[in-house]
Amino acid sequence: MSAEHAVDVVVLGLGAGGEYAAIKLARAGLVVVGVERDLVGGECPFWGCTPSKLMIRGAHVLAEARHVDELAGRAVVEPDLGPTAARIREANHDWTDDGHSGPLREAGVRLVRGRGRLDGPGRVVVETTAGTETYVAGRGVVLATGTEADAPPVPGLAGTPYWTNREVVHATAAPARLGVLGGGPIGAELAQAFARFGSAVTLLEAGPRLLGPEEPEASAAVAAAFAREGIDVRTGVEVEQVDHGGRDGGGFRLRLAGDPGAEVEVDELLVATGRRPNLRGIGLETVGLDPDAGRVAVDERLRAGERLWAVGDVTGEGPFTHVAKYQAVGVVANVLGREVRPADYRALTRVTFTDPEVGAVGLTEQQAREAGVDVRVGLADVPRSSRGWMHGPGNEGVVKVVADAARGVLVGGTVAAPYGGEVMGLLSTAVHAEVPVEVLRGMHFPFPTFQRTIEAALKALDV
Ligand SMILES: Cc1cc2nc3c(=O)[nH]c(=O)nc-3n(C[C@H](O)[C@H](O)[C@H](O)COP(=O)(O)OP(=O)(O)OC[C@H]3O[C@@H](n4cnc5c(N)ncnc54)[C@H](O)[C@@H]3O)c2cc1C
Ligand SMILES: NC(=O)c1ccc[n+]([C@@H]2O[C@H](COP(=O)([O-])OP(=O)(O)OC[C@H]3O[C@@H](n4cnc5c(N)ncnc54)[C@H](O)[C@@H]3O)[C@@H](O)[C@H]2O)c1
Repeated sequence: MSAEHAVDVVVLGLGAGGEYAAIKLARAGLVVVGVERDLVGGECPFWGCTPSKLMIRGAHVLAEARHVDELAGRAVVEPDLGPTAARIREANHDWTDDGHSGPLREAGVRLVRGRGRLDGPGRVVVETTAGTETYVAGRGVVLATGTEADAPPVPGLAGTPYWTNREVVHATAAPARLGVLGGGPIGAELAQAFARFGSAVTLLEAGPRLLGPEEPEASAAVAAAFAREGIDVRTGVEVEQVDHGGRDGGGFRLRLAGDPGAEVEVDELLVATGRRPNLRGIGLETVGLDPDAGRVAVDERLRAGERLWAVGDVTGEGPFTHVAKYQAVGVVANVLGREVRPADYRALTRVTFTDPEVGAVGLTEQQAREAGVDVRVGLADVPRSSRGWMHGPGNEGVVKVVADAARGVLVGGTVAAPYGGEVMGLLSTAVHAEVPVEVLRGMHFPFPTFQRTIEAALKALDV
């Protein structure tokens, strides 16, 4: 049996949520052990948000340069992923985590590298290269093990060298032909980025539209931009077989269901069909939780059980870095017994960094109807606004606000527009603070900003 170490808190998984919680708890004077099997910092800085947004930044510059001929003279655009690949490598120090593990240790966290699992309330067993270590946490365990890419069971796919978000961020050149399986945030963001870097992109989505959970009007605006940029988007498709000709033998062949089934040939294939939580084999059953539940349910104090808290993607409350950090703030306060507002997801924000950017807060129209809200919606097209017209090419977009007529407040809103994620901030405040629609309508909306499309959507609202 391994020796047992008594500590105050064990943080299992050091991604966006766990890293923050471990540092803050250690700085507050607690004895904290942080357990990480891979890179401290997790998915976001190394294989997620940061590299994808660096690609999108380069791609955006290319798209703007391509408008020069229409708007401002002549420009010859020769895309090269090289400088962006170098920025990604620089940002994450060649996929090493000193920039994260250093501050963690400085804060006083004891970093244990290995695979951890729960072993009853407050107990964590870690398999390290030096053997098995057991930690007994007096205050409790913070579970923050995140998610990993989940590939669908398409015949043939498993044996091929397809990319997930882990491989795509290492690309140093855009493939001539890229296939993208899945039209959620990862698939849509990276499909457009690679298309702008010169790849001929075919995106295959099983559902009826891109960005399925978002407002259909926003999906339509993104689809229009993708069509204009030459991205081949096919929705409602089922891939029934994938073959790969070997590295020298000419890429992937995807057979689509149908009569006769179409075939798509590409050089690289990015699979972005969703993620599965890292909950397998981590001992949930030892703390009375269902190991097959697919998420760890938490209450408004982020409590998941006896001496157990959970934060981040594993909670299923919103698979975003800002949600993991929001929850980590709550966990720190709760572990330390400090006053903190209960976790509140009414005004949850999310941004898909396509162009147009899709910024959204709170409920969509469909979610509001399902929740029994007395729904009214207001819509306004970005190209018909002054700023949208002035913007010219690349002005696809729409603003949609969702109101609860009974209370006279917004319960959701979406801005699909250039800088949509930033413009949406105004709606985020409105939903979060439940500002009456009448008060919003009386605001000053500066001319000629994209914000004025929000004013137009509010005017269109029958509240
Ligand atoms: C391509 C991509 C782009 C994204 N873009 C955005 C974006 O723009 N904005 C946004 O808000 N979100 C974005 N996300 C989502 C964001 O990355 C996640 O929501 C966030 O990383 C969740 O943080 P977390 O702490 O829950 O988990 P993670 O970051 O997944 O960290 C969990 C950690 O736990 C470790 N771990 C797992 N099991 C064990 C174990 N048994 N023992 C020890 N360690 C373990 C893992 O190695 C990992 O380091 C993106 C994700 C991807 C994949
Ligand atoms: N900007 C951001 O905040 C950002 C960016 C990227 C990812 N993320 C988060 O990371 C998570 C993972 O993103 P994701 O895009 O991989 O997952 P997702 O679950 O959001 O989307 C997956 C898409 O793949 C489709 N799909 C599933 N099986 C398929 C199949 N066999 N063939 C074709 N299509 C199929 C689904 O219908 C869905 O549209 C999301 O929850 C997302 O919110 C956030």
